Amino acid sequence: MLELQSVAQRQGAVVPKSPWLPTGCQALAELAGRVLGLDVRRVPVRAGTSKLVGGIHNREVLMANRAFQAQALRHAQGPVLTIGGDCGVETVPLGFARKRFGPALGVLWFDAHGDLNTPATSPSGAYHGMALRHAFGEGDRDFVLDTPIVSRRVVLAGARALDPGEQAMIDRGLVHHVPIERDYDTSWVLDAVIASRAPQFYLHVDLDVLDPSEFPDVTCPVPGGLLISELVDAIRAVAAIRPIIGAGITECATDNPERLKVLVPILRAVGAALHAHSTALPVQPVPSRAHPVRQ
Ligand SMILES: NC(=[NH2+])NCCC[C@H](N)C(=O)O
Repeated sequence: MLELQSVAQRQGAVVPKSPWLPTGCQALAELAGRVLGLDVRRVPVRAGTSKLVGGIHNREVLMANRAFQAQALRHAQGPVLTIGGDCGVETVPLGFARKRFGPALGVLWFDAHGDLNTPATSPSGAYHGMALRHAFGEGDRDFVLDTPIVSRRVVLAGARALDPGEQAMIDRGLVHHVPIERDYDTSWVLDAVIASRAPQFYLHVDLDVLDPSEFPDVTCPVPGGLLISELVDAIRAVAAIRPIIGAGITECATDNPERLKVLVPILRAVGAALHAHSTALPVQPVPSRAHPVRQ
């Protein structure tokens, strides 16, 4: 059974719009609950801030939030849709998915940013810009996954604001980066998904992958993004060939219902992908090799 968890964390983002993330998270989670017919499980998060330690702002608060997330995920029976909050909420669910599905697990990361910094390369000390890198087991030892994601299984889609340290890792082949092509069609992302040879995927949608002309209400908007219809088409196309076993939607910085309404097609597409998985597979964990690859 698909489960919806909200993680209203803002301390992984340190920009003027960060204070909007908690209410944006709750509003988006409630909308997702209505659209998908699910109850929202509100994962507790700490409210305040804490010092910059070891190159990470609010490190102590983020550690506490990670423990709350781990506790909530331990009880989940099937796929989980995590609604953030900042992108920092993704490392823990990625770890659960990686443990359950094994080293072949793929990750499809839709984001204007790479989230590939370590505390040493981050220009800001904001953990949301480090969330994916820590899933590779690199960075702060209290945040890294002990069972890391395998690098050639990761597709980064739509990134267009990369820091020098992130670009260096992409150039070294840490992830398969597919930039946005203007004469868009879904083969854009499908080719990379197929090339990764991953039998199933965790799907990450940072809403800043969208063009600000369609959805500007994110903490770090970047021009030149995807149209909502393009993102929806890409999600559907991937879900048609590979099971989506878990997902996260992050960085929503508005609780205005009129502005959130445009995201309904994305919620439907992500929900449909996860529902298809939760009904196609048994509830109990099974070894990754036993999962069918839908071609
Ligand atoms: N998921 C995000 N919004 N990431 C923003 C990261 C911005 C910048 N690359 C940093 O590390 O500070």
